[in-house]
Amino acid sequence: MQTAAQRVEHQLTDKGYVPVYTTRVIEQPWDGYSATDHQTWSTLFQRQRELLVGRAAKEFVENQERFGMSADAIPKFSDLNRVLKDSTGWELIAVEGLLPELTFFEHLAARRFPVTWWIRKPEQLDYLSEPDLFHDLFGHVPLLLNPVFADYMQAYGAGGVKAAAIAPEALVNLTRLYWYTVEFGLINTPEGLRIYGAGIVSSKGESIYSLDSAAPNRIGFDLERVMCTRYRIDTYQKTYFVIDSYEQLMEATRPDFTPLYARLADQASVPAGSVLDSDTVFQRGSGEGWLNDGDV
Ligand SMILES: C[C@H](O)[C@H](O)[C@H]1CNc2nc(N)[nH]c(=O)c2N1
Ligand SMILES: N[C@@H](Cc1ccccc1)C(=O)O
Ligand SMILES: [Fe+2]
Repeated sequence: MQTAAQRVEHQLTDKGYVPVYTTRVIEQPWDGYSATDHQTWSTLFQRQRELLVGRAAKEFVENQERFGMSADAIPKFSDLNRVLKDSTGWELIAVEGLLPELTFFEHLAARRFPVTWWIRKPEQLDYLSEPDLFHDLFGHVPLLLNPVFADYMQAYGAGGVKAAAIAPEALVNLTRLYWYTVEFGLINTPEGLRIYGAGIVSSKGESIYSLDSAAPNRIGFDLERVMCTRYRIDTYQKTYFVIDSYEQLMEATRPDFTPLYARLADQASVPAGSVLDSDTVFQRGSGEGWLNDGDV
């Protein structure tokens, strides 16, 4: 198995040599996984499955089972792809790690989901700063079997290609949408508040914190507010946005964002503090859509 040092390539920029991941699509080197790699998958899979009972949206366990994912071994992308092909038509592709944004968007727009092929080391069970195979497969892939969510992901990719051609600020706004939905989203269900964000379901600590802690805000999904809310990459979120259904998410994001990007870029037309820290109470509106911790 390759080491982190071999995985990255370096590029000379005005900041000196900086690491960049290769954008190549590769074959998942399944035979190269060590016993330790499979054990890491197994440990994380069992731990999260136990923790997520009554916490994750029901699609997670249901769809992991449809995929035949289990604690036994790291799944083969080719097996998962057979299931995807017959349902929503998505395809998993193996990559080394984070892709340049535009490349990532182009894959999503073509219903291809990039999955990091390598898994974290045993000493990184609780935290690592970049996506690995466990995060991508356990966290993202189950919802690709949900037809509405699958369409949302594709629309997001197409929206990303469009935003990239508009302005860097448009891209920042759109990236926040991904962060607060696909990565850190919560959903109201008849059984109660549940997690659907991949960044949460793949994290032991945040699976508990996002639902059980009184500390974070849990706010009804509001597209404009999401686009104005900065996020944390180094700690648990201070704010989670709650959707009522994947259909709601799809409908709210269906309109052309071009006028919205223009309005948000026009500082004069938005209230002071329009770029919100995630713990800032939003001033617009009447507080409708707020969820108090007591409601959860
Ligand atoms: C859209 C998202 O905010 C982020 O910019 C992209 C960049 N490239 C990526 N590349 C991979 N492989 N996986 C990802 O989740 C992302 N996220
Ligand atoms: N409607 C968005 C595209 C999009 C859909 C879904 C999620 C994100 C973006 C646009 O016009 O840009
Ligand atoms: Fe992710």
